[in-house]
Amino acid sequence: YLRHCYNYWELQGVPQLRPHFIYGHFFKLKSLHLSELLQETYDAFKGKARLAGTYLFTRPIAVVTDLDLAKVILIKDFNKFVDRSSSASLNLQDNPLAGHLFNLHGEEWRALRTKLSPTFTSGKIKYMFSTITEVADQLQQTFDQEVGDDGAVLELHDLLGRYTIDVIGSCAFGVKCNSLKNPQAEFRVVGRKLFNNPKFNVRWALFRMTYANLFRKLPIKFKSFGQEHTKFFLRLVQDTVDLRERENIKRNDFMDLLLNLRKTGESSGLSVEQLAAQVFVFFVAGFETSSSNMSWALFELTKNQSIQAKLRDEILSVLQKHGKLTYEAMMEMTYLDQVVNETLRKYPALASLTRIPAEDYKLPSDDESNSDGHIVLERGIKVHIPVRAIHYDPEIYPEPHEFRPERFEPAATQQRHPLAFLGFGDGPRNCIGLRFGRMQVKVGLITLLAAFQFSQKGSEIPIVTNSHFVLVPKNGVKIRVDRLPADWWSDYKSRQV
Ligand code: HEM
Repeated sequence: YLRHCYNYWELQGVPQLRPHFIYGHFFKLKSLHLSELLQETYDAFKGKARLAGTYLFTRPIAVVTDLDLAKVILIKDFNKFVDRSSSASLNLQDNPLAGHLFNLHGEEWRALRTKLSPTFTSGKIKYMFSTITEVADQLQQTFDQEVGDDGAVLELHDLLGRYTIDVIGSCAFGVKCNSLKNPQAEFRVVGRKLFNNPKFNVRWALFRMTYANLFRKLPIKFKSFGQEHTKFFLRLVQDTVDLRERENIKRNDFMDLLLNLRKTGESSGLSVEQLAAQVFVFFVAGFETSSSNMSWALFELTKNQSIQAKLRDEILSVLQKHGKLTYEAMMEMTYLDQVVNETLRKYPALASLTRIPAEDYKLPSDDESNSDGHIVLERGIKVHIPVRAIHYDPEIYPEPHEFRPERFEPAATQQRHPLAFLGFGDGPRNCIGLRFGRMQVKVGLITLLAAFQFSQKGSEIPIVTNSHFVLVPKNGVKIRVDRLPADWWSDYKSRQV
């Protein structure tokens, strides 16, 4: 039976990473993000085939090794690849919060994405800028207390997670979480539980996801998400909705924009459960991705002091020109933008993007050099675009382990394939919150780099988690932080002359 399963790709005419005939790739499944398996498949077949096959337990998965094919799947033929997971994995009865944009399928996804997209335009996001800077002020105060007069080694990932939780809490739920001031705030506690479960077993979780269909039919229920968390979010959203509707409260936040959608009076308006699911995904997708991006950025800036100095110089000169931190000032900081991109290249939030063909799909063969135009991707097969492997491909990014923001100068970006950077995904199903995410990351980095120096003494090298989809630092990011000397800037300038 196993021999038959592991022959799937060969029978389809697709080159495959041959698994062990009994235990398959079991011992390679060390992480939920499958980075290692995808990297190995990419390395084995890149340049030889546009698509390669491998196996998750006995299930075949496809790995795209060619950026043109990635473009076809994510953008050109997107209508044939709308979903990122199988519909069997969605169990709304047991978990009403799972009905969010990231998980939804087909037409349901399309209708909701159309409704939510206007919420995330630059114009709307800009209104939230002052809410973010208010939280950033608290971040600076908290750092200042922790650092003291003598400086200290701080665990940044926790502090930055509290910053992004307070931002998302304020902008998505309209709630002041105060987790920066009070680490035991309920939001923080729930957020930590979502991402750090010490009892979590990677292979078991992968197994359940791979055979979700089978597990749904079993009489035993395995809860993937704690009931108390579901209750917490549903209660919070219901209370906020009631309060705002009763007292006609208006705020420039996602909740307000979602409530307007609810009031459109159309039958297609959002129910409270749907609304709760959306703010929940904004919370889950928005806080850990952004705090990790900031943590990794500060870690790289600590290792690369000249880049830290160059970035701080940009930040201080733009702030001086504008008098204070405004949206326009932030947008003027182009080197900061490059630093954020280079961080996402080295530490993408998702190791791969997944899409599933709704129908059997024949690979396009418009180019004569494609000898694989006969290959058919069967309906329902999971296709992985291996973001991390692409971001570390030395033919695309020479010396990929080096941190070089210059890679994202406009001229350098233009020379690469448009899909060489996939930090926020691509196509109609890319990250809906990318502008908001970038904004909270940038405001946080500006605030910290304008006031503090990050250095290596006593710092530790962080490692990437293996227990979650999002590539977060496992045991935090411990870095030496000192208040910036008052004469830092004049000193830096005199050294530049
Ligand atoms: C630095 C911060 C962030 C990163 C790196 C990031 C990354 C991503 C990636 C890679 C995807 C998958 C895209 C694809 O499959 O093509 C995604 C999807 C998504 N992200 Fe983000 N994200 C960030 C911040 C946010 C924020 C702040 C929000 C909400 C406020 C958000 C909400 C979502 C949602 C709802 C989806 C699913 C979109 C859909 O299926 O239509 N993300 N994100």
